[in-house]
Amino acid sequence: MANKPILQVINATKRYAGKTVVDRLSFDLYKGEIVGLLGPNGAGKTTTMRMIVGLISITEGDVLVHGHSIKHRYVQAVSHLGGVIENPEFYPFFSGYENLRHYARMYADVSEQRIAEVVALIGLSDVIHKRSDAYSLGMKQRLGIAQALLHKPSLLVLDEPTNGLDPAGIREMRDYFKRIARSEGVAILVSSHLLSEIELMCDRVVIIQNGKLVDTQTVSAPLEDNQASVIAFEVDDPPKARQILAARYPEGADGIVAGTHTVSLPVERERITEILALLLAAQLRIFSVQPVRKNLEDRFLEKTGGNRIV
Ligand SMILES: Nc1ncnc2c1ncn2[C@@H]1O[C@H](COP(=O)(O)OP(=O)(O)OP(=O)(O)O)[C@@H](O)[C@H]1O
Repeated sequence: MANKPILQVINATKRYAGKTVVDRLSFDLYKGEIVGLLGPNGAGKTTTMRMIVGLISITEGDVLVHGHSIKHRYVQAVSHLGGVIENPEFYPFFSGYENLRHYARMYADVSEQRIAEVVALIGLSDVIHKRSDAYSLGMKQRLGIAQALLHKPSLLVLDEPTNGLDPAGIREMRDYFKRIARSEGVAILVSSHLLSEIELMCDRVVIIQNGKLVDTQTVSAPLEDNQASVIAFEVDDPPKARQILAARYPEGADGIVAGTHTVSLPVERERITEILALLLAAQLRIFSVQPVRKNLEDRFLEKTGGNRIV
């Protein structure tokens, strides 16, 4: 991406009493991107987020928000970010609106119109004048995000925002993130232990373990393995297709798998045409050819050596 990153984490390191919990961690976020911060329990996700939003000091390295160092230009850096790190707390006897109004006083220029804008954006218009202690967990999470968006930050940092939500609530939250990223151009960093959610919600994922970066990758991009990718050929007779391919490639026969609708095998791109020709010559009908993407969980377990997230 050619534009300047909104967030730059540069060799960020956090030590507590000599114990390194975040270790020279570096990654960037760009405008409108939703990036997942993924890692097993104790990997250092919350500590990383706390450093990014300026809640704790950085032992070594730095974090730049909109080019401002959180260490040296704290006020400027913080003015460009919004975060929900712990469960958001509200005045229970105030309505959602009154809570937002109260919080808005912290800033010089949050208009009534801006409050209405964030309320609509996060889908709270119908309940905004109800007392906040009557809100569901999902509504409270959304009110927290609305609050974090009031001053039009360029970066939103959310620690486990889908925690405790039911599947419908999680799906809703995901749609709101996409709306926020699209309509406000905000870069969103979100941590979660729900791998499948990160996969659906994020454009990219930063995987950490023991405070170190183990991988960063685009969720939608095909895997960049050095080995051949696994390609699935959808055919009318997978067992027959398997037989033909195994006869032609006996050395790789073990890797050729016949499913209900497909035959799949690891194959280099240049050889796909050759396989198609073989299948066609055997009078098989071919309906589609697709790379088999490993899901994020497979990739995560591969990268972290089998540590499950929860
Ligand atoms: N204030 C602190 N003092 C000492 N150690 C700490 C402190 N805060 C965090 N740690 C340690 O740092 C490591 C990373 O913790 P952190 O909460 O950042 O991980 P996490 O990836 O968010 O984990 P989880 O998914 O369990 O919330 C843990 O070993 C934790 O015990």
